[in-house]
Amino acid sequence: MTTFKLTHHTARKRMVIKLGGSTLEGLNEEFFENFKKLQNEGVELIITHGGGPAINRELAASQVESHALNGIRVTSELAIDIVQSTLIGKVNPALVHELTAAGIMAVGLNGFDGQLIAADFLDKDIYGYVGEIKAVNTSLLEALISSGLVPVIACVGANAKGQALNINGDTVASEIALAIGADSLLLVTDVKGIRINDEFQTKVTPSLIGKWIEEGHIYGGMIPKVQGAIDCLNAGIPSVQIVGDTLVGTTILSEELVR
Ligand SMILES: Nc1ncnc2c1ncn2[C@@H]1O[C@H](COP(=O)(O)OP(=O)(O)O)[C@@H](O)[C@H]1O
Ligand SMILES: CC(=O)N[C@@H](CCC(=O)OP(=O)(O)O)C(=O)O
Repeated sequence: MTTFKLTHHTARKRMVIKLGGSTLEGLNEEFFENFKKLQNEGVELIITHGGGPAINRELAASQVESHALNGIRVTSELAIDIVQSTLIGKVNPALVHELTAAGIMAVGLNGFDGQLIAADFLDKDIYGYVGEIKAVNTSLLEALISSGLVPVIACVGANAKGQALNINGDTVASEIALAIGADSLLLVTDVKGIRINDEFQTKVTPSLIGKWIEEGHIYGGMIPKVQGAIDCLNAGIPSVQIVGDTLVGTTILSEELVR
């Protein structure tokens, strides 16, 4: 297995990093200092995050049921209020605090701020209050980045009527990477990349991923990650990785780049 080196990314200019809810609560100071190093090396950072476990806890505390379908939370009218308040009110400020403590000028945002993530219902009958992204306000992100600020984005979208919509964090990360023209997308989660038959994969292609989903080797929360990763790869983003908190993991490459 090859190890992911931070220096590998220093030539890259603009990087979208998604911190999964699964790993967020266990990240230490050293992890966040990596971001400061990257910024010092001239990398423009955009951070997005999820918060699945925190949402699960809050839903359970309020005895609100929810379940997942292909890694997407089916979100009822009661659940969306809890998703919104947890991601925007709790998870996002806690992450902004950690980044600030590491010397990063982090600015917390969600889809409502400056119409950052304009969304509409994905399919209300199937998923309830889950959003599909219609537009990303990239000029807001550009303005922040050019001032040396790091946007930290909670995965809540807003529709034209001001209804909050729940959007999977991996989907938000990949759509923002596409909209902003990122040079790399890094999805940080609680596993060291894609594992097949107990073996972590270093390099994989979209066709292998398709086969593994069909065979059930890739399931649940890994599905929106690989889908977002493939969308970014297909759109020409040169570096797309799914990694653990040591930043070691799986690189997703186009077919011709893998022997
Ligand atoms: N092939 C696979 N390799 C690794 N993890 C997988 C795979 N298929 C499904 N998973 C699951 O995906 C999880 C990561 O997704 P998720 O829990 O949604 O994390 P996050 O909160 O970081 O988005 C892993 O912990 C694992 O349970
Ligand atoms: C629609 C949908 O699935 N939304 C996710 C948003 C949070 C998220 O993506 O958190 P992770 O990073 O832990 O996966 C949810 O409700 O769990």
